[in-house]
Order: sequence, then C-alpha cells, then structure tokens
Amino acid sequence: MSENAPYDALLVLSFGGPEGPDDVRPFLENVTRGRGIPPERLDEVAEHYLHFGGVSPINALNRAIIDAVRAEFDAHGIDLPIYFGNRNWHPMVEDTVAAMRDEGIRNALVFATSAWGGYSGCRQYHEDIARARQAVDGAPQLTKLRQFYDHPLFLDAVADAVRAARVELPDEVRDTARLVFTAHSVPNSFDATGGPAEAGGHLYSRQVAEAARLVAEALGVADYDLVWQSRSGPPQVPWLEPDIVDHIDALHERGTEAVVVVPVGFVSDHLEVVWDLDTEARDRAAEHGMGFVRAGTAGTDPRFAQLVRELVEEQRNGVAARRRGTEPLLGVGCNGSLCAARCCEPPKRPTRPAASR
Ligand SMILES: CC1=C(CCC(=O)O)c2cc3nc(cc4[nH]c(cc5[nH]c(cc1n2)c(C)c5CCC(=O)O)c(CCC(=O)O)c4C)C(CCC(=O)O)=C3C
Ligand SMILES: [Fe+2]
Repeated sequence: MSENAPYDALLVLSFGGPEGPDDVRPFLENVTRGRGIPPERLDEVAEHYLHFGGVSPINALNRAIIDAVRAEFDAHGIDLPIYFGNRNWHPMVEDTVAAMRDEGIRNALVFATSAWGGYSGCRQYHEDIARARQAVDGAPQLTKLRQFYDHPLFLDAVADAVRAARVELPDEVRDTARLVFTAHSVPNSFDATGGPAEAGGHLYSRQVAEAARLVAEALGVADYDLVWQSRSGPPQVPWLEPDIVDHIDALHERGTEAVVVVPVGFVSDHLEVVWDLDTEARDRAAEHGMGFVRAGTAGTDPRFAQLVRELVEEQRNGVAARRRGTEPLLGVGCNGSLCAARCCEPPKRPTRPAASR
C-alpha cells in the first residue's frame, strides 16, 4: 500500500474499564500485569469498582464521545467510519483492529483519550498500537494523533466546567474558594524520563502544570494549586505529590473554607474521578466542614468533538495546529513508532519486595 493512501477510518483508543462485577479482577490484572502493584492495592481498587456495581463509567463515556464525533464529522462532510478499542478491556484494541482489517480498512488515524505526553498517556498507546498490529495479519496502518493538552478547545471546555462548578458553591464561600487542579499521579522515575531526552524530561507534569496555568489564566485566577491523585505502587516508591486528599487537610489547616477541584488530567468522569474525587476527597472536605465542588471533565463538552475533528484535519489536510502553550508537543507516530528516539522510556519497573511474595 502506498504511504500516501488516504486515511479511511478513525480508531478511538482508550483505557477500558469493567462492565460488571465479574470483569473487575481480570480487568485489574490486565492493567497491572508486570507493574509491581501490591495485591492490597488491587483489593482496595476492586472495592471501588464493586461499589459502583463493578461497572466503570468509562466505556459509556467513550461511546458518547464517539457519537458526538460522528455527528461532528457528519456536519463537516468527513465520511470516516469510527472504531472503538481499548488497552485493558473489551472491546480490546486487538479485536477492533482485526474487525477493521476485515472491513477493508487500510490506513486509519488513532485518537487516544489522553491529552498528555508521558509513558501512561502517550507511549503506552503507541505500544498498544504496535501490539494490536502484531496480533493481526494484514492490519491497517495506524497513525496516532498528537497530544492536545494546550488546545484552546480543551482548555476552554475545562475553564467553563470550572465556572459551572463554582456556581454550585454556597454564596458565602464562592469568591474565596480555592482552585485545585488534579491529575493522575505517576512514579517520579516515569515522569523524569517523559518526552525526548533532549527536552529535559518531565513532559507529563510540565504539560499538566501548563494546562492548569492556562486554565487559571483564562479564569483570571492568579493563585491556585496543582496536586495529584490515584497513586498506586508500593509505598517506598515515590510518586508525584502532594495527593489531593492530603492537600485538602493542608488547606483546612491554612483556613481554606472551600475548594473547586478540577480534574484537568482526565477526559471523562471515569472511576478515578467518581471515586477518588467525588467520594474520598469530598468526604475529607466534609469532615473539615469545607465547601467542595468538582468541575466536570471536557469529554462531554461539544468542543471536545470539535477538537477531535481539528486533530484529524491537521493530520489529514495539513491544517495548522492550534495551541496556547509552549511545552514540547508530541504524540504522532505510525504503527507504534515512538514520537522520538527513546521518548518516554520506561525505567525498570519496581518489583515487589521479597517478603510480600
Ligand atoms: C497518567 C495516567 C492516566 C491519565 C492518562 C490516560 O487517561 O491514559 C491514567 C488514566 C486511567 N487510569 C485508570 C485506571 C487505573 N490506573 C491504574 C494504574 C496506573 N495508572 C497510571 C497512570 C495513569 N492512569 C499509573 C502509572 C498506574 C500504575 C500502573 C502502571 O504503571 O501502569 C489502575 C491499577 C489499579 C490502581 O489504581 O492501582 C487502574 C484501575 C483509568 C480507567 C478508570 C476507569 O475504569 O473508569 C484511566 C482513564
Ligand atoms: Fe491509571
């Protein structure tokens, strides 16, 4: 096939999540295989899923994003079929890529549901693409679209979600409520190797920090915090800190009366949002008598579908990239090739201490 063949489909590639109680354990095993996550942590996370009947909201949210992108494509005369595949749960990306081949797809674009660079948000999706192609004879060519952490449509959707959340706070604390951005923590060692080596590392945390700054700027807020959530690995392995729940304690100590929590690190209200924020962080704030609201995520905003269309048009038609930030912006790769040589190279995984085996 010619390198210049037109693109003939879009694959939406995501994390995946369980759809019932029996899925929870096998899903968690898929996520954490070879990752050095302690079994106690898995028991705890399984409980979080079971609390919601073993169903993660993530698959339904991704299907809603796909419906919105379909409508956006139709409105703009883009006739690409849209497929859905996941890293960790059904529809698994390997099965989706096989179906794409069977339906005659030769050269597809891939939108991964993470705005960020870094191992988990970018390189691991390249790896998923490579693994799926390896599993499927005659797999289509798959070109991953870029990171979008500073795209105006993403930042404006987040800023409007903050405005909408703030209104829900009681009048007395609305103006003084502290803006707290949060994103998924990662091991420090993974953050350190994020991005191309010559760019200085820490691509993920730098992009998250810049997105938070740009959203705060759009809101006219000078003073805000950026914290992390959903840490998992063994306690002796350092991850990005502070944790959101510890931070709520710290803010309470300082006399903060209310918080607006902004999950800028996530595209949709999946389990890490509805458990770690809407349950754990909210309960802690309530214990302190603090006001608490949580902003929505960008995935349900109509601008999110426009963003996906713009990324497709950049790749398909050479339309210029729109962005507000200045951190390195990568993420494009064909058939699982990395953004740059050794980009986001994963350090050796921490192994579990002998005593816990
Ligand atoms: C940076 C990042 C994103 C954002 C970028 C992106 O969106 O891609 C993200 C998203 C998500 N993480 C998710 C779920 C989980 N992440 C886990 C574990 C881990 N995440 C990590 C990082 C990230 N994760 C890391 C470094 C680990 C340790 C294991 C490893 O080194 O790989 C575990 C294992 C159990 C535990 O929590 O310990 C689960 C269940 C879900 C789905 C939720 C649902 O089902 O609704 C989503 C969208
Ligand atoms: Fe995660």
